[in-house]
Amino acid sequence: MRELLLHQAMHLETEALLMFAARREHLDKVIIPALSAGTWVISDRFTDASFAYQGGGRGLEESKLKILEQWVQQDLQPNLTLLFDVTLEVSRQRLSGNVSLDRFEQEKQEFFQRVRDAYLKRASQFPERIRVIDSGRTLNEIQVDLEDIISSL
Ligand SMILES: Nc1ncnc2c1ncn2[C@@H]1O[C@H](COP(=O)(O)OP(=O)(O)OP(=O)(O)O)[C@@H](O)[C@H]1O
Ligand SMILES: Cc1cn([C@H]2C[C@H](O)[C@@H](COP(=O)(O)O)O2)c(=O)[nH]c1=O
Repeated sequence: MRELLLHQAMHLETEALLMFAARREHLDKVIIPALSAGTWVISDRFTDASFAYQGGGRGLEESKLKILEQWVQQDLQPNLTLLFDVTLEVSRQRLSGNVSLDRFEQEKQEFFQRVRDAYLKRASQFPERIRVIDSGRTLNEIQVDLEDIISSL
């Protein structure tokens, strides 16, 4: 599924459905069993990414994403989401070392501007859950912020 999503052109609704199908499986096989066992779960990207990429980036209606979110995870939400935010210029510089770019990474700058805007909109809609980290700074500066946020959990 990951191979398809990263390399195969497809309808935007197919892309969203596959993202949520993968998420459903991941919830069933990994996340819910871990939470039930009392384990903390740390995930690199979750449903906010679908609102940002499939919603903001590709233009899929938010109402459809909300239906999929409710179907796949009901009211289960992360306790804390860290949004590592950089400008498009910084992200372009940092990506420039990558030799092979996937279907998303090859998108135009306007796509990434819409993705970033959609992420920031999510952060303003859910300020208690989503903390925006200014990630244009050094790793040490970011680490200090993270220690602060995580220790207050
Ligand atoms: N604060 C920073 N200062 C300088 N370089 C950084 C910083 N943070 C990350 N980088 C570099 O930027 C590049 C991209 O970082 P990384 O792969 O962590 O991004 P990512 O957000 O996880 O990417 P993805 O979109 O694949 O999830 C890497 O080469 C990394 O070393
Ligand atoms: C979860 C998720 C991801 N994407 C996009 C964003 C990335 O460019 C690729 C690969 O994701 P990874 O977390 O770096 O492995 O997929 C997306 O468009 N929608 C999503 O929900």
